[in-house]
Amino acid sequence: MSGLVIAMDGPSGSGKSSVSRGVARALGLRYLDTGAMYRAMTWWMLREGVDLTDPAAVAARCGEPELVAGTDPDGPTIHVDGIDVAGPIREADVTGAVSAVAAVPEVRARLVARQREIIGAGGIVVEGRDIGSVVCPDAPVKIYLTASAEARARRRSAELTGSSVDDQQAAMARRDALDSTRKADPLLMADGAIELDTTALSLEEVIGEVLSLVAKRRSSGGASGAHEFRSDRDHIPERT
Ligand SMILES: Nc1ncnc2c1ncn2[C@@H]1O[C@H](COP(=O)(O)OP(=O)(O)OP(=O)(O)O)[C@@H](O)[C@H]1O
Ligand SMILES: Nc1ccn([C@H]2C[C@H](O)[C@@H](COP(=O)(O)O)O2)c(=O)n1
Repeated sequence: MSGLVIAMDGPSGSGKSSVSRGVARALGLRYLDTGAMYRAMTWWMLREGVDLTDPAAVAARCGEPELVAGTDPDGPTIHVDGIDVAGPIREADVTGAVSAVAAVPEVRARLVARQREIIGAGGIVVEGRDIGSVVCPDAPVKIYLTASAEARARRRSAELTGSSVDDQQAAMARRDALDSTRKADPLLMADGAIELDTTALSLEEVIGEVLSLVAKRRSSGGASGAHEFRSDRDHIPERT
């Protein structure tokens, strides 16, 4: 299946998941949450009692869990060794530990290989931290989503009961610092990416911006080449 790849990167809480799912739905594309894969790996490491302060211990075990990520934007799923971990991977213990696991090169090598298998010939919106720079550097559409630290914390805090904006902002700043300064595939804006600051935009407005960007690329022929516009879903017309 050949098709479009849209790479969506950005810091925590910038709206990658919500925007990617909305764009995938609108264009009839699949959706891959690579952060969920790093979280699932972390969930497994915690369950196994692996010492996460020891990168060699993490590296030695990271080939063991079987991760399966579903790509339906209406209901993305994530399983580890057949266990549905969609809920547990959002808990505070995993969120607090995931950056350490994601910094281990062997973990990244395994998950990037798996992500590329899932992406296959395309027809997908992929979100994470290194999609435009490492996982799919030839993606024809690369977006780098940002929003002010305060806006991101406010949005996240509205989603979670009992979490203050200040606490969220501090936790996000810590995670972003770890994700941006690690040696292996740090969070950065990829070459050719378009930065979209969503601080003053609603979710619907951001989705609209991305869709018009994709349409512009499409009409200018910028999405041709390795990844053509063809969806794996029936209702999207192929490019003529
Ligand atoms: N433009 C927007 N305006 C208002 N709220 C938004 C906007 N974009 C996203 N949100 C809300 O902000 C919260 C965080 O968004 P989302 O989970 O999509 O971010 P993310 O970048 O995927 O985060 P993470 O990297 O932590 O997984 C969600 O509650 C989402 O509904
Ligand atoms: N491509 C990716 C995706 C995610 N990570 C790391 C960095 C995050 O702190 C963590 C969880 O991601 P989230 O669910 O918050 O999007 O996973 C990464 O290193 N590379």
